[in-house]
Amino acid sequence: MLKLLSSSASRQLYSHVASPCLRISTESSTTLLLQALSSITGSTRKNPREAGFYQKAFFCSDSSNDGAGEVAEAEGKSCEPEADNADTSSRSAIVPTNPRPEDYLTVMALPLPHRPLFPGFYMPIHVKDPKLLAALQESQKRQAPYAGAFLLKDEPGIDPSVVSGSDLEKNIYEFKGKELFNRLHEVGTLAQITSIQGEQVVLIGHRRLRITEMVNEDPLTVKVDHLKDKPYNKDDDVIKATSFEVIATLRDVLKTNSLWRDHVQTYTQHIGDFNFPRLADFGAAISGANKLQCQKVLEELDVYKRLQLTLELVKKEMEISKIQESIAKAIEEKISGEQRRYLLNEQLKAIKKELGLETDDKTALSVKFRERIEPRKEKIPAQVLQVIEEELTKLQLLEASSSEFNVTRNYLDWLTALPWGDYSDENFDVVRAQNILDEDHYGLTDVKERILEFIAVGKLRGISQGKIICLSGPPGVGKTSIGRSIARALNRKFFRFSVGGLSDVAEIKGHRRTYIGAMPGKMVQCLKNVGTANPLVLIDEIDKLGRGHAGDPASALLELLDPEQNANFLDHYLDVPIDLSKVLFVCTANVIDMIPGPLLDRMEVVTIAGYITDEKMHIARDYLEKATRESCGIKLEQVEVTDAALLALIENYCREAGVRNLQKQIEKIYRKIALQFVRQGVINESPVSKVQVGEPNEERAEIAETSTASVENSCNEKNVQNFVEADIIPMDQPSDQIQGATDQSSDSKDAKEREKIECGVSEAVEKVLVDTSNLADFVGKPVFHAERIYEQTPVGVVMGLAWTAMGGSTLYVETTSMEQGEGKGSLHLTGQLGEVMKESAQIAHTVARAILNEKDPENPFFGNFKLHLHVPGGATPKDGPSAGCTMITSLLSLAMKKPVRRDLAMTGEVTLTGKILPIGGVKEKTIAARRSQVKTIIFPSANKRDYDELAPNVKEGLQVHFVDEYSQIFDLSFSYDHSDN
Ligand SMILES: Nc1ncnc2c1ncn2[C@@H]1O[C@H](COP(=O)(O)OP(=O)(O)OP(=O)(O)O)[C@@H](O)[C@H]1O
Repeated sequence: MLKLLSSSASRQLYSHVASPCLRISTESSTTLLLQALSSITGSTRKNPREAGFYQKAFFCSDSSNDGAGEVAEAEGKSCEPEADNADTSSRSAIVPTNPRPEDYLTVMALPLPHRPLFPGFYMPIHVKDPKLLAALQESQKRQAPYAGAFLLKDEPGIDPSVVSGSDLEKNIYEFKGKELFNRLHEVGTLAQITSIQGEQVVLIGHRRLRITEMVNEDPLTVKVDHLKDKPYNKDDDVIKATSFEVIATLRDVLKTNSLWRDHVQTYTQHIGDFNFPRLADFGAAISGANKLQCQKVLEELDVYKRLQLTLELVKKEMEISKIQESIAKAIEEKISGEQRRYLLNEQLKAIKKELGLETDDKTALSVKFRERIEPRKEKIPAQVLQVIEEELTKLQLLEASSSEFNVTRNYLDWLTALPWGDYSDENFDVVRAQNILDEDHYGLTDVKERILEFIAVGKLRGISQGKIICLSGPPGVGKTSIGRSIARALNRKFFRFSVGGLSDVAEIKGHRRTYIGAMPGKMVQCLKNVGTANPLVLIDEIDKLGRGHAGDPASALLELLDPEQNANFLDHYLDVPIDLSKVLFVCTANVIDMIPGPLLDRMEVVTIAGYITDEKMHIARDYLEKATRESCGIKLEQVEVTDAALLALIENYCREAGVRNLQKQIEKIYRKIALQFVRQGVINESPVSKVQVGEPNEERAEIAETSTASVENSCNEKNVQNFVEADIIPMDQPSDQIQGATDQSSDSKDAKEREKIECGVSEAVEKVLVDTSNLADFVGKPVFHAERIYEQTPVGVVMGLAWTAMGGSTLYVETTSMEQGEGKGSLHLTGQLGEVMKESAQIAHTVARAILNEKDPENPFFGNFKLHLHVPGGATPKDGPSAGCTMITSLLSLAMKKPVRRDLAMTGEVTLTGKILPIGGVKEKTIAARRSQVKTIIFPSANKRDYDELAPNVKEGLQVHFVDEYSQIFDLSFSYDHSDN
């Protein structure tokens, strides 16, 4: 067969080459078509037909009817059935040993699930039926490798679009015999079996067939007719035009669809020339049309109609291709947008750099850091300078996007931002300092004195350093604010940080640079913040320093504060020594006992005990009220808080040692007044504003007078004075003077008035008087329950004095008997007493028994009575030995059924032998006693010195007794004139 094919092919080839006329005759429409498509695919073959003939002979076989038609066409003949016959007859001169394709009139029927097979196209199919597969192999062996390929009809009632391709393939071999026969489309293709590998059978379409009848059921074998295209005139303009339109459309689609380009390439290489029918088949086969549309093209034997059908399909393809292109373009644009941006940015950077407008990141940073250190290069320690230089070099070598680069940049940022050797000029003017301290704080003489001493030493030495001042005292006594004043007095920058609850050493000493997000410690942050190397640093709440889980913060603070060590303070992050010796540290604490020993040891403690009522009055009047008034935008003339009201506020609302609560209450009063003014302003606004703007002066004065009078009337009832701003219309000025006054200042005041009216605040406002009668309207009912719960202490009750972190306070010791019986004497304790206080109560019981024995031997009270001793304020834990003398007195009072002296309070630890030992917090206790209207206080003799040091105003009006033995207390408590009590 091959031999025959070759000879036939070569014969045809040579005939073409040899005969020039024949070559001229190749200028047919077929050649034009081929050239058009070849130009689309970019084929470089000069004469594709030459190669095409070899391949045509090989692939499509010279026995093809279509092939014959092509040859006929190529030779300029009309494609008539006769031509086919002529060709057949010409070939019949060679006697074939194997049957030619047109001889196959009975073929095995292969069902195609997806698409029909077009002549000239390959199609691999999977044959799952073993019997059919065996029959195909057998026919291949018998050198008769042909079968009929027919498209399978859709199952009636089932939407083909919802059946998946694999399902279709699976079902296809379930049909057998008649059933399969009925499901096949009548028109199919004679297919050459080119290879069988496993289940895969590769078919090449040859010519159209039509089934006529079924011959065998399994494998399905059918009789077929070979179909020929209807004769057509190849010079027909309409056919030509249609085919050119098909080609033009294909060309457009091919431009965008690379898959199609491959198809055309393969087709032109392997199948050869195009003619009109082939062009139609080709277009339909490569289009994405559905199987029925393709089958329609296959069934169409009228070439013109077939071309039309194909044109429809490729046009549709064209539309799809356009949509596909736009989708692809949109997605591409989206993706490339980012890239473009990046590219443009890079270009911009490069251009800027080229023009010298901008240096790259690294250079810019280096320049920035160098500029920072340049002015103080001499002041920066050599070691630090060296580190900076090393890091700057490192920065240049690092990749800008690396994490190491960022670490180095941050490090340099900190290192160069510190105020190396920059000091604020310290002021050692003692008088000025005194003025500033007095300006900010009332009283606190000890503290101020200590600070002035410190400044004086600094003046003499030329430098103030080396001391850590610790201000201790209850909350709200001004520890923090005095720290701020000291900074102002010394002209140092102020920085405050609280170490309350601080448990991480890294907060003080910084993190090592190796950690992600590492930061320097508070001290380095402080220096960067204040910008000078000699600030005043206030370390707040040092007594509440946390107990560290990662290192001991107290030790880290020690390194920070200790004048011996802090000249070379090493922060973990900076890793270069920093000189903190010029920093003045001031610490604050509520209870100094809680400060770690080594730290306390380095501090100079200045105690602020709290304020007595008198001091609070001054603070409230001269400082708190003033500050609050300003912060609320109220003028001095607009409000009057009477002394009585202030006193009531202090005594009934704010009895704690500090003044923070007092400040809050004053703020409350002023806020309420501010609201009242604004409301009033809104009400008065319209009439007043009308009068004030643009009215003649006389009229204005008149109206102002009238408004004054009317307000006055209403105010008499409300205990609120009417007030008109003095600079506009003084209240006490006679009406005839008003004219002159207003004339003089009319111009400047007009502007002022307008401004006020614009702000919505009326000129005429009422002066608010805050008195004891209306105090509750501003601050509510007193929330403070008096410490003094007995006007006159009953039998068994004595007032003691205690010290707490909140300041001093009075406390009662109460004793009562529960049960009586021979030898039943015992003591039951309540009131959340600590161990020391419980022991103290036991001691008191013993001492009281001894004293009673001595004073009244017949009295068996302590032996026979079961006693209950209680210290009220049961919710507050109490401890300490200083209530010893109070407990004894309470027990004896009950035993003797005699109340103690009126307005007496006492404090002191007692030994078993009745000796009185000293106690702490004399000032706080004295202040607390005064708050509770105590007249007589008993202190241990050892505390006399402390008491004598107290300011006279604290001691004022108090009768104080200092005792060594309990017997003295006994006399003071019980030997009094009954008429006095
Ligand atoms: N002697 C005083 N003269 C004027 N104002 C004072 C005086 N004592 C305290 N103050 C004011 O009281 C307010 C509270 O003071 P500050 O905050 O300093 O108290 P503190 O002792 O630091 O309290 P804490 O222990 O709770 O921190 C501040 O507004 C302060 O100005």
